Amino acid sequence: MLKPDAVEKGHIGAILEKISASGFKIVAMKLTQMTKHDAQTFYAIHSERPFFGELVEYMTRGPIVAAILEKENAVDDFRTLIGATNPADAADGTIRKLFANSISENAIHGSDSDENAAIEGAFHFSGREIF
Ligand SMILES: Nc1ncnc2c1ncn2[C@@H]1O[C@H](COP(=O)(O)OP(=O)(O)OP(=O)(O)O)[C@@H](O)[C@H]1O
Repeated sequence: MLKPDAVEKGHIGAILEKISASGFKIVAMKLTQMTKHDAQTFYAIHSERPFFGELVEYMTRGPIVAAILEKENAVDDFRTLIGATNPADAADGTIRKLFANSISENAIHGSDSDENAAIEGAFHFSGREIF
């Protein structure tokens, strides 16, 4: 997902360019907005964390770009491409280093396992939207 801050700042094109240039194939993509229920469900693993309310507010405040990407070793390679959760710790050239401002508003999300990628893909897309 390209998160609301990245969309607000007009970074959709630049981020998708980096993703494509890094060898990822886009097999599904849409501009959409999460409801509070969507965000609470998507980030349920963080429901006890002190920043959960702030995270739900942030993720629902405007549109996001949801996408499913394909590549060999996609999960690890995408997490390398996006960089550390806190952009202050992200390596040079990573998407979060280039486009994120803070640990809470960090521009982009990547699934952390193949299993979660399948769950999160199904969260945003029906079968006929995946190519
Ligand atoms: N300490 C924090 N304060 C505020 N927001 C946070 C903090 N830690 C994480 N977040 C927010 O919650 C999201 C999920 O946290 P997580 O630890 O799963 O990071 P991540 O796996 O790098 O990010 P994501 O799951 O969005 O790809 C972060 O991307 C960020 O938006």
